[in-house]
Amino acid sequence: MAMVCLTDFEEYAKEHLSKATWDYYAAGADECCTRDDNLLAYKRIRLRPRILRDVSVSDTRTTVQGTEISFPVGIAPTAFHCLAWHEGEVATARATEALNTCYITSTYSTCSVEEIVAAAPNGYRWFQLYVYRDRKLSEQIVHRVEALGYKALVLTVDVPYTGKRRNDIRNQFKLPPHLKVKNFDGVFQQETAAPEEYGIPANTLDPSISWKDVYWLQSITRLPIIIKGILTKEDAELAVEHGVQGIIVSNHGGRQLDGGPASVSTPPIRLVMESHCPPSDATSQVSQNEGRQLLGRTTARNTPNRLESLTSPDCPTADYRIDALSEIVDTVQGRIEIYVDGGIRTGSDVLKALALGAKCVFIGRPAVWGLAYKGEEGLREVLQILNDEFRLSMALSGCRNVAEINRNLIQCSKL
Ligand SMILES: Cc1cc2nc3c(=O)[nH]c(=O)nc-3n(C[C@H](O)[C@H](O)[C@H](O)COP(=O)(O)O)c2cc1C
Ligand SMILES: CCCCCCC(=O)C(=O)O
Repeated sequence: MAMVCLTDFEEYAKEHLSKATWDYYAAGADECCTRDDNLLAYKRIRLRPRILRDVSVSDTRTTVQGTEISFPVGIAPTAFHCLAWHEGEVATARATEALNTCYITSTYSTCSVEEIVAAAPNGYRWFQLYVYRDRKLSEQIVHRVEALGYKALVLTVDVPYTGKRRNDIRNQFKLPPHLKVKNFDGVFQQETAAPEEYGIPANTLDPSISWKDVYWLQSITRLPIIIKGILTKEDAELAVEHGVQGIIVSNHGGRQLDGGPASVSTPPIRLVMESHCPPSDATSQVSQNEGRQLLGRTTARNTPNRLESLTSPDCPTADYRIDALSEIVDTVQGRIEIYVDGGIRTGSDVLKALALGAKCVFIGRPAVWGLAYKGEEGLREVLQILNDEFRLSMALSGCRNVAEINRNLIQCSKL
């Protein structure tokens, strides 16, 4: 079967994984509004391609935290890769090493960090960390990954409690007995009397974590700290003030707070009829007006209609590009690097995220679909397809390298 796009891998995974595993990977919280909006959000964005710019050579390389990677797509931390493929995270590590990109290993990996590093010694990796009630446990794993050559810590902050994922509850999903959270082998497993989530004692994560834990983390490590799960400018500003080195704008693939924003999205807009214009004219009036505003050329034109943003009053209604990512990029103003995950499925999604100001994007579910297809080889294919699509989208929009990607490429369209 020829795999042409990431959706082909999704279909394969759905067909071949057990229902409980598929449901776990696919899950969103509650009614999955945010999960689904992550994808729709990219589809709403339209690009403004430039032409006649000699795109015979295009360079997809970029840097993250000062290290060069071959293209701006890394692997977001996802748990339990052995459910998708028997070699689990070892296969993930080999594929990302081969494609020279960044792999964020989940705390809940089913191979140990030592196995992962041994399998792909030259790979570029960050480690995703949850803060445990028992800080010693967190401290030990931080020192382990530091010694193993992990290059950054990704502190996930959107899971004080696990989101309510309905199918996981219906399926009573838990890690099968032959698989373990290998990094904590014998630690989590000892506490079997505690109530469990996914076969892991549910009370291990600390819901009381706060900004002071960022200082605590800084006191035990010299690695750069990247906060994953920020969605507002207020928290982005706090992150900068607390001296972290990066932010991943993320809603955890829509698995936590349902109803939170898509990580990249256009705010809902409504048409406000201000005077005599007949309703049949409304749509075209709106799109003309919208186009003008996006191009930054809005003047006091005597238009009978206007668009009203339904976002909070401090989000300027005149700029329809405001979304979680842009809000944060605008606030941070280049002081630290901003990354994004959630809903990236094509190379043009990558281009859109970069145009909105992300330095790099990360993919979650598509990575496990690739593993489910053919392990290391399957994930290499997923990454290669995204790389090829991104290169093509760059060329078709007139960008020869990532430095040429900017907000002028973005136009918004209504649903
Ligand atoms: C099956 C699954 C497991 C995940 N496990 C983790 C995890 O262990 N740690 C974490 O920080 N995020 C975890 N996430 C969230 C991802 O890092 C990422 O935010 C999300 O998957 C991005 O959306 P996408 O799947 O649409 O690409 C998980 C997501 C999925 C789908
Ligand atoms: C007990 C918490 C398990 C979390 C598993 C990994 C994760 O973040 C997910 O979204 O799933």
